Amino acid sequence: MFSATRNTLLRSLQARAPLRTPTKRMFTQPSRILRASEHQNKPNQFNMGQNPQGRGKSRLIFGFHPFAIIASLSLLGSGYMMIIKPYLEWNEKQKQERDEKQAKIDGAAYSEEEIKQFPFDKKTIVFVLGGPGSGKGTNSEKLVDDFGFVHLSAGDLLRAEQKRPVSQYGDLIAYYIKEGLIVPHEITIGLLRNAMMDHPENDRFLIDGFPRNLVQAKAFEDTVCKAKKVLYFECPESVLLERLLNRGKTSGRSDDNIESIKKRFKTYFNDSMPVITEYAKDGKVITVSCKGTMDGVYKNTYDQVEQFFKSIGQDARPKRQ
Ligand SMILES: Nc1ncnc2c1ncn2[C@@H]1O[C@H](COP(=O)(O)OP(=O)(O)O)[C@@H](O)[C@H]1O
Ligand SMILES: O=c1ccn([C@@H]2O[C@H](COP(=O)(O)OP(=O)(O)O)[C@@H](O)[C@H]2O)c(=O)[nH]1
Repeated sequence: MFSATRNTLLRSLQARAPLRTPTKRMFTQPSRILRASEHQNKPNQFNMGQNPQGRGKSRLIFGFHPFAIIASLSLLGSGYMMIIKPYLEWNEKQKQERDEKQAKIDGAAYSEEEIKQFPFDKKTIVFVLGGPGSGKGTNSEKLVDDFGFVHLSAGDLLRAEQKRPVSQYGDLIAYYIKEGLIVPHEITIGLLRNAMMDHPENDRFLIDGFPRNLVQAKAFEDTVCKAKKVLYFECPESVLLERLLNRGKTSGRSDDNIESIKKRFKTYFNDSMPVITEYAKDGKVITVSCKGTMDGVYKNTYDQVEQFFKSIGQDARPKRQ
């Protein structure tokens, strides 16, 4: 739909373009331009300052006469009110419309009605938690292929939003990520909800790296739905540090450096661990050790997830959706 609109726009712009380019006539009629400049040398109400015959008068008006100053100021004021202010308002409105259109193009906006109608409760949501660098992303990607999940990484969604040129949250997200802090949950939950709604045909979602504190966990339950399970990658700090520094050599991420990593660890131990403890009380946590080869860790992950689907009476490996 958008490409059809864009083509129509392009066609109409191309049809108008010749009007804007200078015509041959403009370049071949110097006599007209000459006459206009001759005219400028004659004294008139606009060029008194440049004309020797008008100099004395000009000093009187613009140098000393208080009424002239008041009149000029009120002219300027009314000029602002009548021309510049409406122009600025119009320009701002155009910008807002462009932003809204861009948000829709990016699939970032659903109406309240569409959100209300979406069957979040019918979806199987598994949160994937664990320290930074514990293997959440690596194993989630593999689970997508084997179990037909949609993988939604909260960190990736935030980084994508940060880069979106018209996003109002770009600078804020960049700051929170670099400082290892947790971005206000309204933003992250909005992105996750939109991303789920972008896949209405899919029933299984892995939400990776979220929730990172108890407030986020409750807000998601209240405004979206409850997760069925939590897949937790248990990993000692020394292993996390080694893997993150290694990933930092190629990831290009603003937070895979020692200063940010220390801050992320602090946030993880203070704010994120209590979420895992809380879900464990409800018997929702599947724990997988991050130690071992990639294949070894995934084998354990696979077995546990298969077991979970069997326990809720679902076909573990549905045909690819
Ligand atoms: N079992 C493993 N052994 C060694 N390196 C691993 C293992 N699992 C993941 N990694 C590597 O560790 C780094 C962090 O993994 P990643 O999946 O990005 O973690 P997270 O998503 O939890 O931050 C990546 O460079 C990844 O290739
Ligand atoms: O729900 C979330 C998920 C991520 N982040 C931010 O994104 C960063 C990177 O998260 P990601 O899950 O991509 O990476 P990890 O730290 O697990 O390697 C975190 O440190 C937070 O600053 C956040 O604020 N809220």
